[in-house]
Amino acid sequence: MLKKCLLHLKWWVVLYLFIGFAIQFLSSSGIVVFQQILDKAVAAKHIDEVTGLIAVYGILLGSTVILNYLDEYPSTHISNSLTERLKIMALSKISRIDYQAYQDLGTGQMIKVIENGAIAGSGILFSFLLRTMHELLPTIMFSLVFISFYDLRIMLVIAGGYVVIFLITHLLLKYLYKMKSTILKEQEKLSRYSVRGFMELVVFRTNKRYGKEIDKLSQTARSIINTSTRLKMIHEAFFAIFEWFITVVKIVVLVYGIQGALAGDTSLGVVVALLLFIEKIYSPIAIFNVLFVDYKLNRVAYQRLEDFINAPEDKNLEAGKEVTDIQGKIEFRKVSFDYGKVKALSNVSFSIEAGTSVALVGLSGSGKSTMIKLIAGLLKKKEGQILIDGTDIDDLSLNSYYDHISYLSQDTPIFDTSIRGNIVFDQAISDEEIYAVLEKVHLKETVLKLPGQLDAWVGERGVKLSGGERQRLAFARILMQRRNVLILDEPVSALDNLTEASLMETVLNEFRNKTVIIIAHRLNSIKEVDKIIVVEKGSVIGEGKFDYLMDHCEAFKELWHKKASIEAISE
Ligand SMILES: Nc1ncnc2c1ncn2[C@@H]1O[C@H](COP(=O)(O)OP(=O)(O)OP(=O)(O)O)[C@@H](O)[C@H]1O
Repeated sequence: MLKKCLLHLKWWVVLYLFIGFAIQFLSSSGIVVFQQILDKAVAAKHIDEVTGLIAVYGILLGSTVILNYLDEYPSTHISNSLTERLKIMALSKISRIDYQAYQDLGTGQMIKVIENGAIAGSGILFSFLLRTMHELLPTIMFSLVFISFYDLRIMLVIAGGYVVIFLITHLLLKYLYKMKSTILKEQEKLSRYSVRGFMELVVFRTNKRYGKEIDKLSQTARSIINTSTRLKMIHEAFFAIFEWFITVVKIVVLVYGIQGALAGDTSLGVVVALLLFIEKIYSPIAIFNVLFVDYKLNRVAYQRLEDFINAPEDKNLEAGKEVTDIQGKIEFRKVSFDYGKVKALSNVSFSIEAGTSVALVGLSGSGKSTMIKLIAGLLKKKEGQILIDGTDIDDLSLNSYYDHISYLSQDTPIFDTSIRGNIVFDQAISDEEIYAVLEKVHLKETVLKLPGQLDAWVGERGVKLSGGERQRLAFARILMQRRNVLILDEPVSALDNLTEASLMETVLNEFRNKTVIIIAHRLNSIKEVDKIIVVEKGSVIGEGKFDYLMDHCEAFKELWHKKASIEAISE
């Protein structure tokens, strides 16, 4: 994935590295010219003898300043692009991910994994790999080469010292790594506590939980602060040791340099140049250590993003037979399905004729939604066959199938956009047509009163609407779509009985001669459907018209009486 990102930005990367090498070459050359100016100036009789060199020195410094400024362009572009690109890759993964794998992940965790992983991925590529190649490598390389021109032994001592420091860092990294992973876990805990505190205001306020929640948060925060401080101190100790080592080298160079200059073996300019090069080489080596440790720790967070990106995909979305038209005959043949160890359906067979309406009824947890999700192609059967107009659903391209079905899931599918966007997405459809549909779902008057009307924002998952308004808005979408197959998973649970009855009548009228599959807990609302399928513990135990089932299916009769008495109480 990181490779793909790099390839996508290859010309920016080339430019960035080129500028990095150019800056370091110019600035190292600047030190050499400076040394020559110093040495010539000592022996010179007139300033004219060094003005040429001073001009070159000025040009070198000036060019470095300009390049440093220009460098910001590719650097900002690359670092921002990497994080955003990784997030876009993650979203595009969601568009293909296997639905069951998606359910297993959980939204909160997924968002954290993507956010942390994108930042870590950008850290690995930009802050470590590219920055090392752009800044540190050329600085260390040019400094060592230029130092070796002056004195090979000093270059070897610094290079050797660095290798030792690097090895020690590497050994201690395991210890640091443990501390860092503790911090990460504690941070995740902190984030979990604070997110639930922000989201569950009603539960926590009415149960007076905020005091305890804040205590937990404070404890976790204290632990993070303590561990982070210890980690920082240990990490910084490496640099203190290295700085000591460099200081000793500088003193030795100064003592021997002055002695050499006095004896005429070297010049003061060379001593100054050496000290500048030693200073110049110190910071990139120190920075490299920080980046190396960060890189190692970033890999943990990035690996979690990579695992998410490698999660199984729904291969049927694109591959398979194109569905150009659909009649709407649906058949289950000995279908079984389980959620891991939870067996949800076993050996289920039934058929739904094209153009008929069917209701799935049964107690909570009996397997109705699982059947619906199998028909919608979200879940994949483990055994048996699901035929859509005679073709196995696994042989169909789901994206083309979705052009012909409308599906309302149990959790009303309203999303964070306007009323209009929730009904037509971004299709250009006239206000009159939208209002006509809103009238059918008894929502026109409500929308006309909203500030912004059709363009009123409904909030996350439609929080600015009542539960019933959300469900009616979702109905408006399916009425607008007018597809040949309509799948409704408990679409009316939040509606009062009168609205529910009127809405179901509208739907059954509008979708006459189309295939309609409904799950409804209030049995009153599905009395008029062509067929009722009774589900119990993952099996079909009866099917037929309402009156037939009341006479022949004991379980249905029982269900009807139980629900009727509950509905009577709730009315
Ligand atoms: N994602 C899941 N992971 C594990 N088990 C699940 C999952 N979804 C559903 N189940 C289990 O599968 C069984 C059937 O669930 P399903 O949602 O199909 O029932 P249902 O008849 O639609 O129930 P309800 O009327 O309450 O919506 C239940 O035992 C449920 O706990």
